[in-house]
Amino acid sequence: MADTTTGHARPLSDSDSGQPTKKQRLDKHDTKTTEDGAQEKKKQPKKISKRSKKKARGLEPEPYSNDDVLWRDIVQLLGKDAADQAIEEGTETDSPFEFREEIDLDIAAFTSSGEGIGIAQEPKRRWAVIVPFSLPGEKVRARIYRNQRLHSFADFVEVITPNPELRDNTRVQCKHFGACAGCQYQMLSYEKQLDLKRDVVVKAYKNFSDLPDSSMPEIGSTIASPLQYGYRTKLTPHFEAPPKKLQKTLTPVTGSEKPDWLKIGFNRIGTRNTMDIEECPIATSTIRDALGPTRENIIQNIHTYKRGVSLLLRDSIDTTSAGSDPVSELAESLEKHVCVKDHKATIRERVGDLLFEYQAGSFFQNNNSVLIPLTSYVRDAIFAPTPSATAVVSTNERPTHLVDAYCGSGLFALSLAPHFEIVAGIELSVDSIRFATRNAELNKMPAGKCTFRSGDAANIFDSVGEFPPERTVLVIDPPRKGCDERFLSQLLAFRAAKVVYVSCNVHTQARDIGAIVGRTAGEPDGKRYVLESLRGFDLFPQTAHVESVAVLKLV
Ligand SMILES: C[S@@+](CC[C@H](N)C(=O)[O-])C[C@H]1O[C@@H](n2cnc3c(N)ncnc32)[C@H](O)[C@@H]1O
Repeated sequence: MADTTTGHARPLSDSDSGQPTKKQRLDKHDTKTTEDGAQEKKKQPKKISKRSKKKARGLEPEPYSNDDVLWRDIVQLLGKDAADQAIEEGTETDSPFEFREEIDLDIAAFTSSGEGIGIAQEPKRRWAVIVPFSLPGEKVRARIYRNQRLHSFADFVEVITPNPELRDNTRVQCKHFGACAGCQYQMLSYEKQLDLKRDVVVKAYKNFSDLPDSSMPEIGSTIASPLQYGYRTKLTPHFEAPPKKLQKTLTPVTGSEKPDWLKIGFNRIGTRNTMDIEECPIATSTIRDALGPTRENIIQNIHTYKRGVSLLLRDSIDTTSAGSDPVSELAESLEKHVCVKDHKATIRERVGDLLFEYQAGSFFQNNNSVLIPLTSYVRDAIFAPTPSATAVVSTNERPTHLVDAYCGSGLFALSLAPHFEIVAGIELSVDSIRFATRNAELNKMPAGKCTFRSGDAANIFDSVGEFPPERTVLVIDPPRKGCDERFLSQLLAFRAAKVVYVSCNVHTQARDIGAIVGRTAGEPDGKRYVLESLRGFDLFPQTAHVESVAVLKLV
């Protein structure tokens, strides 16, 4: 796909020089560079008609979607009264800004996805503007590129007044930072990144759980990733096929000179355009070393591609170098790492004393360095003494049965298995279940102790009828959309003693936890789930993403 050279966020070092007139600025952004280098007139966005404004008024963001999360941030900043008034008057889509207009903006806060957000200096109405790579306390120049309901999105142009307490651009380790959509926080200290992630967890539960403050535990500080760079075990850069009009005439590229139209990398911030990425310092050294040769190979063979491709680069222990006993310390010291690109190949990863194998194209957590802190945290949350107890949980209360719903290739089931008598896992992916079963053998789990079945998570409750609920722990780690009603109602009927909910989307987690706590409040046996603890986990340093672990106890 051709990269537009106009208008989207640029590296922080690339500040504007001179002050073009508004006319010049608009002219500049009205053109885009085509594949053959010609300048072409760009379409102006359609003006929102009165009819679509009416429609837009009824158009609420999809609940718990990214748009919904952002909408709550906007309403919080503008004030509910101001938002309600604009909706009432029908002015919520009347942006004060033109497409590509440049404005100076004071940044007031962070959004939940890590951009700066400020209120435009507009006498007529309160209007929010969202600018990536800008920080609260800063004045920045920004260029509007999209107008939406009570807010606009703008490209970051430059910092006019920095916030030196937060910003230190010497921390930035990637030359693509400020343009690539991958990272948001490289200019911040790691402590600040962790604080921000805690704020996201707090806000998510406020906005989406419906739980009163009295039901909320103290939310601890976000647990850090041992590695803050060089941690990502998987990258998926993509590229487009040669443009149709060039396909017939393309000849093999000599050397490694890349045609201008070819971009191999990730999306440019705020767009669906691919930008060329030559380095990614958050990836492991194995993947970083493989990126250059992978790119060269594509460049030289690009004439053979008829379609765009999403590449896979995955860090794996080289199974040909591992010793015969895969779990011995000696084997670990002999391990070499390789970058695997075939989706069907088997990846091998070590988590403490355990080895996990899985298919390269299927799910596995992408930051190996944090997996011992994460699985240990879940273990400790399960076996923590109750607040009233003076000693550890007594033997006759100790959980004996573990259910791992959405188990993937068995990360939680097998890490926790030594502490339980029986373990059952369920997962939609047949391939992942095949590997979970194999991983139980690989790690010499006693025969029959761990069973895994493929299917919808809700089906697990059919096969654990023999598990005593009062001695059972349920670990849930669903995809971003969270749990569905069928799963939740069976969870509520089963009534496991503890539920540990690990989530890659704290907003849907907040909704589900709110539902579980709320719906057990009036149970006839008087028992209900309480939210015992809640804490963010940083699996993706330098980005705004946070995972979270919520622990429910039936009391
Ligand atoms: C966030 S991953 C967690 C996997 C595993 N717990 C781990 O940490 O490696 C979510 C998993 O849920 C699986 N999944 C998605 N929808 C499901 C469903 N309805 N029932 C069971 N598993 C599902 C996905 O295939 C994926 O492996």
